[in-house]
Amino acid sequence: MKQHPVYLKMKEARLLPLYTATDLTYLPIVEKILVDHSLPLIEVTFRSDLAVAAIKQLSASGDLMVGAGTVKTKEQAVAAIENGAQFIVSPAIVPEVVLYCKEKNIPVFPGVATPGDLQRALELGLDVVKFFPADVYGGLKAIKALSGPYFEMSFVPTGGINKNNLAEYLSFDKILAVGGSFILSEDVVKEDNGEKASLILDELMKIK
Ligand SMILES: O=C(O)C(=O)C[C@H](O)[C@H](O)COP(=O)(O)O
Repeated sequence: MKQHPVYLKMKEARLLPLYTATDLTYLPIVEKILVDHSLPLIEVTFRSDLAVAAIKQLSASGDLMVGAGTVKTKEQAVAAIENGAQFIVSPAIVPEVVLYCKEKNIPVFPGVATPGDLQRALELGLDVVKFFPADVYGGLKAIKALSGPYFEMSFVPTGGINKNNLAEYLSFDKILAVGGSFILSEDVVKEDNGEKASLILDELMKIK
């Protein structure tokens, strides 16, 4: 996995915007903001009925690397990949999702929080996992402790990451990128057609 283009792009970007679409009309603004900030990747969550349509729309130009998040079933993974998703993120280890993605050579980042989870991830042949919910499960301190025995793993923490703690997370070399809704959200884009969202990203790009 660590040579896969998705991994390399995440390593370069260091920020993984997590986006839930309830209105597709904002997607061109979202795409423009990301491209303008040289942050050409996004995780679209299955937290709304528009996830597949949003993945398809955001993938169309080829300018963004689009992934699917909150993937809890193989059916969701199949629909996401068929519509352009290049990586899959789950809140937990869902074996049928992991096995399907591996078969398709699509990077998959299941959520882990404990040594037991990491052991299962290792046995499934994974070397990059999401750490979720990062703040509740001990934050950077927990990731450092888990990295002792699970030294082969890289982590993408999400859940409670924000502009004040992201630099601390990113300072640890086992952290590939941090993810979260704080990077770009529909609620903020809606406020003024993306101006505020763009300013938030200006600031985050300086911190990371
Ligand atoms: O939906 C998923 O698949 C998840 O894994 C959960 C998200 O990563 C976190 O809920 C993001 O948390 P916030 O950035 O604090 O909003």
